[in-house]
Amino acid sequence: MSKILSQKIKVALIQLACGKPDKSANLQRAGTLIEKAVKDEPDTKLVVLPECFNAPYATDKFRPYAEVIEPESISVKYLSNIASKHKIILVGGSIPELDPKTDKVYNTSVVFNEKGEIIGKHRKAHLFDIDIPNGITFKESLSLTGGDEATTLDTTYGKIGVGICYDMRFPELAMISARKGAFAMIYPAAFNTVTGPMHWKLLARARSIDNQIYTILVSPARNMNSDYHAYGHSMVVNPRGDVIVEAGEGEEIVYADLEPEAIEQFRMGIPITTQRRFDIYKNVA
Ligand SMILES: NC(=O)CC(=O)C(=O)O
Repeated sequence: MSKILSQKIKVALIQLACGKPDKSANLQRAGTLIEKAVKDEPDTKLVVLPECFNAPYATDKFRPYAEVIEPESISVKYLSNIASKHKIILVGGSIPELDPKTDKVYNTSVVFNEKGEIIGKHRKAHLFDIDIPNGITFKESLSLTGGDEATTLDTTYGKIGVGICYDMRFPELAMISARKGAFAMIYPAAFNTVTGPMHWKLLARARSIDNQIYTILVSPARNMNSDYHAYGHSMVVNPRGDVIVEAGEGEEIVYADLEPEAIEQFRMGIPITTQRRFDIYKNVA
């Protein structure tokens, strides 16, 4: 059986104090913490940033901060240079993306290989439109368009699935990536102090248990002076559903080792990935 994760790798989760009005300050801070991560843990192979890390997370800010995803755009160039300098796979959180052909704005994660090349991008497919009385109201669809695809990407060590934040509430995306052979589902995300305590950890554990893969969530650090209070608690859940690392609420880098054996052994013990009954599920519209 070929391994879905070819070797043990270390991942660094950058729980960044971001979302400042100054885009270049957000980029610089991301760069500083990525440098720190690879200096402190030189065997780091995969680095993940949070959702909307280069801009404030607010519906009236997505369009003014949006940029076209192309090699020369400011955030893409910055992240590409860091990925190639440190020879890391970099899941570049997410940034507001302007599609020049349609003039639509997306919430998009750009992923780079060790040469700084873009290996793919994911446009947040499920927009965060919620209204919890006495809790939180947010409507991304006021200024964003949802992407149309599930995203599974090839890396040096195997496949990864990428979703963004609210996407994790929809198990289908993770299952599609897992069925294509992904060893991890990675979600740059920004839950908040209302929905985070309710569902953040449960959803991460559920996506891992559903698919017997690693689930990686990376949040911005909490800032009670901003309008949106990110939850924090970036985490990695293993294929058995255990949280193997969890950040607090402030700016922090946490690391985890992802191990092929953890996937293989757990799948052997409880072999749901080979026991599925697609003959029963196939007729659902
Ligand atoms: N911010 C999001 O996209 C999602 C979120 O906070 C939630 O689902 O809760």
